[in-house]
Order: sequence, then structure tokens, then C-alpha cells
Amino acid sequence: MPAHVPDSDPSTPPSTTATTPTPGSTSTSLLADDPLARERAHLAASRSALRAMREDVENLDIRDVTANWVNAAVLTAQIDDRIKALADLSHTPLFFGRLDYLHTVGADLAEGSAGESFYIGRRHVHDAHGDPMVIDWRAPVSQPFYRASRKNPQDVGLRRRFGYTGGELTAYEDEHLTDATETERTSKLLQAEIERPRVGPMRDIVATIQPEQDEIVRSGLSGSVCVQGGPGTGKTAVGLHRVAYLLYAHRERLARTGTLVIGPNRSFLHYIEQVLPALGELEVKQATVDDLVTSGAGAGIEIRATDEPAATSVIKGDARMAEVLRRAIRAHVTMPTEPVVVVRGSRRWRVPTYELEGIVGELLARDIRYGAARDALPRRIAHQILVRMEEAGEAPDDRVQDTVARDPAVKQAVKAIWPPVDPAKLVLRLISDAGFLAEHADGVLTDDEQRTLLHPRPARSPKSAKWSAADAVLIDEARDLVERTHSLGHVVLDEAQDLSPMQYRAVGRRCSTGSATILGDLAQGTTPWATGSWAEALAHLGKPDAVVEELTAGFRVPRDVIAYASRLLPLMSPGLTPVSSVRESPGAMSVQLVPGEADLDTAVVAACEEALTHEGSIGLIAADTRIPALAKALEAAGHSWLSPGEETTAASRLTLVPASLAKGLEYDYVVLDEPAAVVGAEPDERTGLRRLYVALTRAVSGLTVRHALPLPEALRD
Ligand SMILES: Nc1ncnc2c1ncn2[C@@H]1O[C@H](COP(=O)(O)OP(=O)(O)OP(=O)(O)O)[C@@H](O)[C@H]1O
Repeated sequence: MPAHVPDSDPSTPPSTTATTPTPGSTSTSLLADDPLARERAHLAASRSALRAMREDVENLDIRDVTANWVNAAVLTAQIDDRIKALADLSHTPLFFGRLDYLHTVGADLAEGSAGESFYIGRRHVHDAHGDPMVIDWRAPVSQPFYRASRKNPQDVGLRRRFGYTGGELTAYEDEHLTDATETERTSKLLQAEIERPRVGPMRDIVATIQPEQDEIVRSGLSGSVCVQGGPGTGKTAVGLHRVAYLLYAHRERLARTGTLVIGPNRSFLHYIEQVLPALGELEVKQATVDDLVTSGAGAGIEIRATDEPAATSVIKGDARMAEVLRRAIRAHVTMPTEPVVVVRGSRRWRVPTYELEGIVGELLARDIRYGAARDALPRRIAHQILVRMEEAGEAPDDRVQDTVARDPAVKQAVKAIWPPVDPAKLVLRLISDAGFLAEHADGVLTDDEQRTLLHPRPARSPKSAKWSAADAVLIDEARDLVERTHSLGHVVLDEAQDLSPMQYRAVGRRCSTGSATILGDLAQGTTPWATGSWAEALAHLGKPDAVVEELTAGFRVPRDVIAYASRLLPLMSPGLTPVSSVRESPGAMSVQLVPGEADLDTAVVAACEEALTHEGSIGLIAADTRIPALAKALEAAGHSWLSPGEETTAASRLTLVPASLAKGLEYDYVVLDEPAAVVGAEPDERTGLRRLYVALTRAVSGLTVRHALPLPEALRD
């Protein structure tokens, strides 16, 4: 089959066509009048073209082009990656759509110019002549697949979506965008994809990205975007597809600068980790904020404690701590009190105190890191000495300047004026030494706040200190004041509503010269420092100009379930738009009071058993303190279960989820144990209701609530 099929099928097919596959049924006559057979033939041809592309790479002989074994190893690794990227995965169809343009693309819509057809898939496939068989979904020519409409057809005459059953192309669905007689219909294939029972890790949505999502996915690399969206509106999916898009559109730049996806915890990262590889992107790093501040330059810092009381971590996460640290670091600089005298041969060269003061004053006034200024100081002192040498008729060169800069007298002066700072030691001192803290927090933190910060049993050294997550962020900030943190090209920050101002700063410095995609839902903020507004969060991130977009169409939670959960919104996040579910099924929902607390566990296990009679994954969500009892009850009833983030499979479908880890995850059926316990586990009612809102909105097909205690008022009928 040729690369671009000239327009088009002889007969206009019905809007959705489905048949049972008939293997090997692509005879010429059939091809002529059976569009589905033609599409299958194109699929078969594309698969062999992909196979040929892979074989070409596998057969590459690199012996002649590699100078040494290091080159060879690098090249071999690149080739291995390319072979992996060219794998033909039986469960991921090679293309999912087709666009028939009315005119040749790029040919200025000239009257009479012939149209072109393009098959849209996850990766580019070309034939032996280099002509495209499948176009990457990220290419500009693919964009109308996501955005073209009857109002603005973008020169597309036909948009065709393909349906697959077990890797076999079995259906297609057409929209003739310029045909005024054709009425707008919701796509059945899209609907089927949305309604599909979930099992296993998160999947890509490349075949069904919606126009408002696509605008975010394809927004430029130079700008930062913040997406506010209720549960299941596709924020995570959009963020991951945006990285894939940016890597395609700016491959070289991002290969140099790097990309990173930040998620709230390991379970979440496991859940999403296969999306980018499925889109052919194997290189994107994924981490939690804790990982960021304890790895790399922060290696050696281990998080081993929780701040007590919780108010301590609120203060540690407050942006004012940045000022306290800045002051504490600068306070290490001591104005010189004596001249520097360097002896070279028979001569003594002297830089007087006032000149040294001038240099130090100037370095302090410049906006450079403490460490960079410290590195500059000996060279600046040496420069003054060289000026004197020149005045005395000598002709010193750069080497002399280097030697003078390394002179013991200069070194000693630098050590006294601008001593090295150990960021961990500095933070330890701030939280253990009341006098030191007061000196730098004066006018920034109240006396009460300072008292709360001080550790009751301070460690002797950074090595023996039991750092909390908030401490690690403070150390990271201090480290950045000493030495600039390396910035990546693009960072995606998911569940962003939960970060403290200091955590935003930690993320912000990792994309200070790049851009960011910030994803979150203010109504799902469950930390004591959860942000109240995106403007505030973006300011802390250093991206105040980021565009804030809102997604309101819900792809996960069924109508009745989201309506039930949204009753909590006015109480905990007034003003936020409730999600409107695009799922057709109202969703199975059952809320039942169990008469005696003693019978709750049995009732919950029975609800899980009922849920297991359906297809898909089951999440039993409960307050963290209820987990051991429920684990026991499940065990007694002979059920095994998984932990959040462990992959659900057809054979093992039940996950026992502590409410604190439910965020970002989804299960086909959710059994929710004792809502009052989920609310009660949080320090205040608003946070409790938000935690409950998260738990209620994990379900794709159905929600079962079992409770012995009264439900929160908003959920009572
Ligand atoms: N355009 C789409 N087509 C099909 N499925 C979609 C689409 N957008 C999102 N989904 C699906 O909806 C579900 C929810 O998506 P996602 O987890 O990205 O939402 P979210 O906004 O991050 O939710 P939460 O706030 O709960 O973390 C996923 O199963 C995702 O694959």
C-alpha cells in the first residue's frame, strides 16, 4: 500500500463500522470495496515496514565508525534504545486514526490540488523509500486529529478513528467534517475507551486526547502552564503527554537539559511509570520532592523523622525560612580587619584593609551565590596585587595571578573573611541553637515560631541528625544559596497543591532556566501547608507568569459518584467548579450503614467479594489506622491483596489502600471503609473532608461505602 493513500474510499462508510476480523481476507477484490480490509492491509504493511526499520537498526555494523570501545559502548546503547523504541507491541496498535486532508498539506489550499491521507500513531513508521506509513501523533500534521471540528475543519475532509480488539483492527468511525448534512455525534470508540474497565498501570490516552487537553499538551516549551482540574479530569495524563510532546518538538534541547516528572510518592510513580515508555520516551526521570532534595548534591541526607508537633513542619516549609537561611549564610562573611601581605622573592605586596573591604562589599552586593563569591575572592585579591606589581614595573601574567591567588596568606584571609559553609551543619545549628536562630530570624519569625522550630533534643552533628522531610528541603535551599542548583529544561509537577512554599522553591530552582507544567486540584490539598491559590504557588515556584488553565470534564468518576463526592466541595473548597463527568454510565453506587461496629470488617470484606465479581481492579480504601484490621479480615476470608503502586493483574486485582496514599490512583471499583475514620484521621475537619473527597473519587465503574459511624453531614440523605 502506498505511503499516502490518495483520497479515499469509494463509498462513504457508515459512521461506525465494526466487523469480526477475518484473518487473511485481503484479496484484491475485497480490498477494493471493503474499507476495513484496506485499513487492515495498511496495518499489516505498516507492521512489516516497522519490522524492516528494526532489522535495519539491528543489522547496523558499527565497527567502521567507532574510534574506540567507549564510542562503541555509547553507540551500542543508543542502538539498543532505538531497537526498543521500534518494538511492535501487540497490545498497542500501530495507528489509531487517519486524517484525509482536502488539499496537499502545505500547498496553500490551492484549488484542485489533490488531498493526502495520513495514519496517526504512537511513532513514525516509513517504508523502504522513506515515505511515511504512520505519522507520529506529535507531528504538526497530526494536530487536526485532536483539534479539527465542524466549525474549524482545518482542511480535514475525513477524520477516522480505529477500534481494536486484542490488537486486531475491527472497527472504524468516520467524521466528514465539511459535510453540512452530517450531524455531530459523540464518538462511540472514545466512549468505549473512557468506559473501559481499568486494570494494571496507567495507560496513555494518545488516541483520545480531547481538544482542551491537546491545547495544554502542545503549548510551547518556553512557557509554563498550570492546570487546575478536579479528580479524573486527566491532569496526570495531560502532563505526561506534554512531556512526550515537548521531547518530540525540542528533542535536542531537552536531551541536553533534561526533563523530570515529580509525583507525590513511590506508589504513584509506579502507577504512572509505563505511560512515557509506551509513548516511546524512555529517558524521562521520575522522582518525589523528597528524592530530589536527598539525592544528587544532597546525597547523604536521609529522611528518618517526622516533625513533632506538625506546626514545626509548617514553619519549616514557610517561605520566610528562605530569608532566615539567606541571612544566616551571609552572616558567615566577616569584614576584613587586617591587610593581606604576600611575599614573593624579596618583595612584599600588600592589599590594605579598606581595599579588601571594597572587594567584599562589592561581592556581597552582587547577586551571586555564596560559593561563587568565595571562589572569586582570592582572584580579586590577587588582581589587586598584580596591579601593584604592574605599577612597580613588573609584567606578571595569568599564571602569576593564579600563584598569588593560591598563596597561603591569601588563602588564610579568604578563610577568615568568607569561610566555607556546610548547608546541613547550618540548618542543624538553626534548629538547635536558640541564639543563632534568634540572630537571623529576628523580625522574620515570631518568638513563638522560633521556639517551635527549635529541636528539643538536637543532634550533635549532621551525620547523627534525624532529618525530617522539611529539614531536607531547608538543607537544599541552603545548598542552593552556596551553589546554584542545576536547572533542567522542563519539569512536570503533579499533585502540586500539596507542596509547601519551600518545596515549591526546591522544585522551582530545578527549572529556573527551563519551564514547568504544574498540575493539581486545590480541593485535594491535604497537607497543613496546601496552597490556597495557584498565584501564590506559582510565585514560590518562580513562575508567576505561568498560564492557569482549568479542566472540568471528568473521564474517571461516574456521574452519580462525582455528584455525591462534589457535595463536599462547598464545605472545603468553595468556589471550585465541580467536575462534570463525560462517562455515560451513572455508575454503581451503594452506601450502607452496618448496624454494629463489630460487623464492619465482615461487611467490608463482603463488599470486596461482591466487587470482585466484576471485571477490573478493586481498591479497598480506608483510614490508615484501619488497614491492619482490614488486612486481617481479608486474610481470614482467604483473600490476598496488593499494596498501592503494585501492578494489578487479571489474577490479582484487589489493592488495600491507606487513604493517605490514594491520591492520583484509580481503581475500577472502590470499596470505601468508614468515611468518619478517614475524616477523623486528619488534624482538622476541612482536611478530613478533602481526604474523603480524594477517596471517593478514585472509582471508575462503581463505589461501595460501608460505615458503622454516622457519615459526614453533607453525605447523609
Ligand atoms: N482524553 C481522554 N481519553 C480517555 N481517557 C482519559 C482522557 N483523559 C483522561 N482519561 C482517563 O481518565 C482517568 C483520570 O485521568 P488522570 O489520572 O490523568 O486524572 P487527574 O486529573 O490527574 O486525576 P486526580 O486529580 O484524581 O489525580 C485516567 O484513567 C485517564 O486515562
